[in-house]
Amino acid sequence: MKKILIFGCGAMGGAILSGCLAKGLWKKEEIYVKEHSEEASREKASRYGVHASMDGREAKEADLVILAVKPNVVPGVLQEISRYHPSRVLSIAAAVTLASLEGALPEETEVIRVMPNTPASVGEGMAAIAPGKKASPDFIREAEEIFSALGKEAVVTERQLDELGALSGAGPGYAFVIIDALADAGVLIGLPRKLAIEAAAQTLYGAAKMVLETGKHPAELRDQVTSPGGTTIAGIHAMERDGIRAALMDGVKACLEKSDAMAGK
Ligand SMILES: NC(=O)C1=CN([C@@H]2O[C@H](COP(=O)(O)OP(=O)(O)OC[C@H]3O[C@@H](n4cnc5c(N)ncnc54)[C@H](OP(=O)(O)O)[C@@H]3O)[C@@H](O)[C@H]2O)C=CC1
Ligand SMILES: O=C(O)[C@@H]1CCC=N1
Repeated sequence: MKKILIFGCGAMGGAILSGCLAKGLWKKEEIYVKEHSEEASREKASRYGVHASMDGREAKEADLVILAVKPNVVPGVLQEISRYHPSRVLSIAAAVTLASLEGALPEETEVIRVMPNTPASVGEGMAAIAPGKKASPDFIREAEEIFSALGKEAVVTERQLDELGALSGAGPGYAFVIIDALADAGVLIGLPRKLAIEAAAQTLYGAAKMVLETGKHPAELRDQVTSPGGTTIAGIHAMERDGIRAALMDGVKACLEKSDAMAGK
């Protein structure tokens, strides 16, 4: 039987855990969760029906240790687990570099960084995987197996992982703002809130599915909606005038700049 120890079972750690359990990739009895206190570990363990780790000692025999705590908590956790010489560590912490993870862990520990996103909890995640210097092909395969079960994944360079962090890692945040704003627009023009939210979400979901399934450029698909002199182009014109593209580009760039600053770059 495998043994997997997860440090931090919050928004993202919980999304990975629930996604892997739902897909049948992991069995509940294989999983240990460790939070900042024994009480919190017990509470999270009972919420997901898995084991609670009291002091992280499972890191010694665990096949995999997942770090899903906030970036500022990572150094303390690395110190906690180093003494157990974990064989494989997978960190999802933003802006915590492979060099700093490898530098704080024993020589023989294999390390991989992953930048997932919360839609992993519903099997529609996007994850970037950047292997460390000592990550074996088998560990990379294992990471790909986990994150392909939770949506899409790509093995990339560490720089691309940071860049994807600003696009797809933080992306659900942008998408929820857009859905909320579209729903507000619906309410503004007279629709009931519930119907407006459903219509906004389903429309973005359907449009995203068309991009992925047809392989067509989004501009070509947009052209299919914009009749000459029609209503959609009038809407797009107003949005372009208000800087919708520049706002999204500035947002992604600001996110990467923040991540670089956090990493001391
Ligand atoms: N949320 C997201 O969309 C994404 C997050 N990430 C990365 O995932 C990591 C976790 O983020 P997120 O899930 O949002 O954060 P959360 O705060 O939701 O989850 C972190 C969890 O870790 C717990 N915790 C705090 N201190 C310790 C400790 N010393 N040992 C063990 N557990 C501890 C927290 O408990 P408590 O709340 O009680 O402090 C909480 O349950 C971050 O590094 C982030 O960069 C990456 C991609 C996407
Ligand atoms: O906001 C954050 O720092 C994390 C990283 C990517 C998504 N959430």
